[in-house]
Amino acid sequence: MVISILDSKEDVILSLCNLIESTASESIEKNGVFNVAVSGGSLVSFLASGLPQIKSDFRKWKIFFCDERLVPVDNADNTFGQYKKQLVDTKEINLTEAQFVTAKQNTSGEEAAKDYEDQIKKFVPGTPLPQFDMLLLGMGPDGHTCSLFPGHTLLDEISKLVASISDSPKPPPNRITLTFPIINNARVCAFAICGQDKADIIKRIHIDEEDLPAARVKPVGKVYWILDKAAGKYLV
Ligand SMILES: O=C(O)[C@H](O)[C@@H](O)[C@H](O)[C@H](O)COP(=O)(O)O
Repeated sequence: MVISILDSKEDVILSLCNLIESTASESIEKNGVFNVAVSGGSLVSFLASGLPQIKSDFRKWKIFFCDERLVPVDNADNTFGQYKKQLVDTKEINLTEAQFVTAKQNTSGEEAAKDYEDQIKKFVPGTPLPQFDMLLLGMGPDGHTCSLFPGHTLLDEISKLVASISDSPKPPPNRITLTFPIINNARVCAFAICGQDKADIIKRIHIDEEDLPAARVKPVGKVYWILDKAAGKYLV
């Protein structure tokens, strides 16, 4: 585990995107592709501002979602819709919609989760489980990550790689999410966390060692916590 506490949000974005650049470069050199899964929330704007500054063959990226809200793509709550608006449509980097693996629309949560798991198994190599090159994660003030919330039964899901949730405490309620077996099979996991409102939960995880969902991200590879000093104030 590597924890970095940086002066500003801009420094967090720079550090995160430098890590993405190096991880993508290794993956593309080794396998010809970079299989990365992204989260929603503030990460979307972090990547929208940081990715145009890095050097990468974006055509070799295949982008999945750590979780996705089951609402129409044109709904502001849809994570793919936000990446399309902030990262694809701006044409600042050479990325197309087709490079995103999106959640099935107009179906049940269970069916969307099953379909997404099938897509991951189709595109992401690895035995016995698909292995993502990188997961880009956020964390809520309650310690959730992806759509894995404190106290939820999904925290103990071990057979499904993608599960549906219909009672997300963070709206909207209906989502699909990666589960810990596939999260913790990743080569690299990176959290980018900024702001005073995350300081308490960071302390609860890294000092008090509470068993919160984000604390359970312990991949076979490396995990990076990239914080600004507001979020990391209790760690310095
Ligand atoms: O789609 C989502 O809601 C995200 O995947 C979620 O897990 C997010 O990463 C956290 O809620 C942190 O969001 P913020 O960074 O916006 O606080």
